[in-house]
Amino acid sequence: SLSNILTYGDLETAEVTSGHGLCGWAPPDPLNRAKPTCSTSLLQGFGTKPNQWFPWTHRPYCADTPYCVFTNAHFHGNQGVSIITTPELAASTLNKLEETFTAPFQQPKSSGPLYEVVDMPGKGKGAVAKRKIRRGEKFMVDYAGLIADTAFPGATKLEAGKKLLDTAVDQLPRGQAIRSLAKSTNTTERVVEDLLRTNSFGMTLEKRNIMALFPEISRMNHACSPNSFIRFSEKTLATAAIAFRDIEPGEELTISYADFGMLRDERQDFLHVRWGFTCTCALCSLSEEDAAVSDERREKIREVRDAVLKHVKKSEFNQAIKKHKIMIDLIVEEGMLVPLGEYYDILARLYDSVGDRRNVEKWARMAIDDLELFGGEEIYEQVPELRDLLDGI
Ligand SMILES: C[S@@+](CC[C@H](N)C(=O)[O-])C[C@H]1O[C@@H](n2cnc3c(N)ncnc32)[C@H](O)[C@@H]1O
Repeated sequence: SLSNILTYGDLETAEVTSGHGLCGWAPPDPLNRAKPTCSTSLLQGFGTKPNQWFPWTHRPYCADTPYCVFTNAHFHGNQGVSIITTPELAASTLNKLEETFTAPFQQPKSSGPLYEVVDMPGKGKGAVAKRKIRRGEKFMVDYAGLIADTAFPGATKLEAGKKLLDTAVDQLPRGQAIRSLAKSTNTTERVVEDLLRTNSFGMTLEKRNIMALFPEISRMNHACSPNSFIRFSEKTLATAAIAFRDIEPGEELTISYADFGMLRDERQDFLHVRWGFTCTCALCSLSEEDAAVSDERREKIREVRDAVLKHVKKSEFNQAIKKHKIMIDLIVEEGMLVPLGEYYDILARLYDSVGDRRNVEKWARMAIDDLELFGGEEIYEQVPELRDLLDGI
């Protein structure tokens, strides 16, 4: 529906919701009946035999907290994944992940990585292009090694939290490689905790907020006007990095850690508090005057976005269309490198609401073309819906 679409991607964050308590590790039922509901006590017990905790390869470990570590060491060609979450949420997530865990592993066909990890003065390490990468090209695919409920650190005592984190990493075949992501300057005992704070990205899984660590993707540094973006797939637990524009050999590959649309001070505060560094990227280094122009434009984008939402709520679609077009122009002017297809998509649906078929066709086609360039249906769920919209004209 329109209200769903009008969340404008990264501008809004999903709410944390609780799971529905399905017992995900019941054996497959040939009659496909609903899976039994597990009582919490049963979930806490987990049994002692491996088949009682299948598809996890280790007995879930909870350190007397409401959170437990769930590890599947065979995930993605024995690279493994550990998930720290509540048993109820793990069970509901399993429906989606069972397929991922049982799918045969296929070695990706590629002529080697398109990038290399090198030292980046002032930023630790970073990834640079080894050859020209074209706009829309997917140059990195990486699978989550460690996933943790964002709520977990605040809801467990420090010692227990540390035990959960250490277990999560130690149970992974590539645990050592993951630990080595921690900065060499890091001498505190809380290596894994710091590792998660400074290397993980916020994602949503089953509508709840998670922190996910991707060993390769984690090497990409931040820029406020980046040349690439990342997309997480809940189905495969993989994150792909895609180029917003053509990238030359030797150029650093960057993504934005901050939400799209933040003003300069907000970005800098966020990067400082959440990630612990002072941003000196090109956009943050603009003169006061130029920075003010950029901030003003970004404020205007927010205003227009709010106006579009208000108009849609009141079913004033013609006004919403007018404002939405202004917003697209401002986004282009500000050089915000978003796949515009997402905005053309909304425009097509707004035109659909007023029955303007010619414009539905125009904008749906433009949306599909743009989204196809940036990964198509694999990345953008709305592509099939857009095709249906076109077919229905
Ligand atoms: C996800 S990691 C990126 C890879 C990291 N540079 C490394 O050596 O593994 C995030 C950390 O990299 C550093 N970093 C990323 N972008 C930066 C930037 N624009 N300026 C300075 N440091 C940055 C910060 O220390 C941050 O906490």
